[in-house]
Amino acid sequence: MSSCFNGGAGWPEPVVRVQAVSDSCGATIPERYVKAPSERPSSLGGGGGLNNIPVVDMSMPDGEETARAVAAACREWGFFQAVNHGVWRGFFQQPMEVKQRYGNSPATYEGVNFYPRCPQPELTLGVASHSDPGGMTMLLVDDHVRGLQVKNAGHWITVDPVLDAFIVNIGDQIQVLSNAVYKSVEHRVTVSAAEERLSLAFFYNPRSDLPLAPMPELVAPPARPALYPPMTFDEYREHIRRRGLSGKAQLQSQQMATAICGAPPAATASSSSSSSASSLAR
Ligand SMILES: O=C(O)CCC(=O)C(=O)O
Ligand SMILES: [Fe+2]
Repeated sequence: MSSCFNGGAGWPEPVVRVQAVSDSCGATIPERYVKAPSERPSSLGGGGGLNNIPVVDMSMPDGEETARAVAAACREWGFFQAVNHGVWRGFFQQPMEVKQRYGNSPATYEGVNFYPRCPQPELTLGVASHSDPGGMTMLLVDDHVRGLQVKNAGHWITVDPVLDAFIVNIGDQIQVLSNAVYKSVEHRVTVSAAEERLSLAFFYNPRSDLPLAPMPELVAPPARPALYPPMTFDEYREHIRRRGLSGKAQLQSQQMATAICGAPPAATASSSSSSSASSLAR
């Protein structure tokens, strides 16, 4: 039975991916993929009237207005959909050596997520709740299959993908750099009995050997103390990796917080119970 699954604690994410549920699995999914009731897709649904993350038009003539919209989205949601971004046009106009440099950059990591149809989507998740550990993620998703859910004010909001948009989200390292002004927000992926889904993720990560800490201009004690100690991305990933290899990756949540800082954060801005930079809060 378990041979229909190859989902494991996939690196680089401290998440469990259920991405190889083949149709041959029959009508039920293996026990180990059945989530606790509180983690199932139906939990915490139906946010107060909100039904999508912000959409930001990157082609607005007033660059300041665009910057304000992006900043507000990063503060309030940690997520936005960028439309009219011109990324491909700009990219393909670059000289070949620039394009190659992008492609070979160690700072980018590309991941393809495939979510097959699942016979019992209400019991499991394609990707368990997590925040992205790196700097920033850009996602390209199938615009007619939903699945990505973002936590906002304690509710799971299902993202309604806009055609040709990039879904952009803040990772833990930008939360650290911004001293938690910008949020690395929990998200997860549901699966469907009717449709398979594909997404392409580009992870933009910082250099892994330089200590990252809140930017000095965003630290002003006592009102705004530095919320995170300096830590390299390598060190940060090591904490996550060690936790993952303990075979409890699916129980990441509070345990991850404990693994990183010794105790669950007493009071963080979000109601997050998952791995995130908030777990580094002093
Ligand atoms: O497939 C998606 O929409 C999101 C995947 C994701 O969260 C990730 O790869 O980190
Ligand atoms: Fe993610």
